[in-house]
Amino acid sequence: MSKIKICGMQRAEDILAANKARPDFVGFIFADFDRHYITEKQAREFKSLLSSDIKSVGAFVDAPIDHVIKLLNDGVIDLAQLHGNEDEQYVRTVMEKTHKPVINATGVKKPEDINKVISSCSDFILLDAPGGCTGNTFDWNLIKEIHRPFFLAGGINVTNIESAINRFHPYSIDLSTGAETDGKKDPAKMMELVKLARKTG
Ligand SMILES: O=C(O)c1ccccc1NCC(=O)[C@H](O)[C@H](O)COP(=O)(O)O
Repeated sequence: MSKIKICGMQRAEDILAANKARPDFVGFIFADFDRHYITEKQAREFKSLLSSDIKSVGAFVDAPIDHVIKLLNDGVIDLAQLHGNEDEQYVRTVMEKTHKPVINATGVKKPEDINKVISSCSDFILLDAPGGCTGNTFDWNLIKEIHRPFFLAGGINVTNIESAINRFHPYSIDLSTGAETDGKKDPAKMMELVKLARKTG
């Protein structure tokens, strides 16, 4: 069964909505240029509110590696999602110093973008539309056989989540914009998306 991650938690009420909808993962964005950015203090508060059976994923874009390692080792996040140009040495160091799972993300415009991460030493790879949290899908025809667990992201919403799961059987769906109304997480959409993922997976 494909899991589901809802990214971009920004308010305590988003966490309470997640606790009701019960996705497998929620995402905290630590990229300070982004509208979903949250501080370490907020992330600590959100983690304390989050049900223990929902894992928290920290998304980073070329962050200082010590910050990623600290958040993992302090238990603020359970997995790290690397969305920038982090190289294999960076990925390996995070894994060795934390023994926590790492997701290596790539924005997909051409086949080479997938090739870039396909043999990464990370635990998971994540295929997304370039940029992150754009609400746009990328060309799914670029996905050929992938023999490792992967997250599928980019413009997934209530209209296409079922076809995404049926066509690719990803380890997990990952979405953000599709669970929002007017730029804020929408509890009804979160609930509906999780239901669709469970029904389809
Ligand atoms: O979510 C962000 O704002 C973000 C910013 C910078 C890098 C990555 C970011 N998000 C990564 C995610 O995991 C999103 O869920 C993914 O990009 C899909 O977003 P969407 O197309 O809005 O569903």
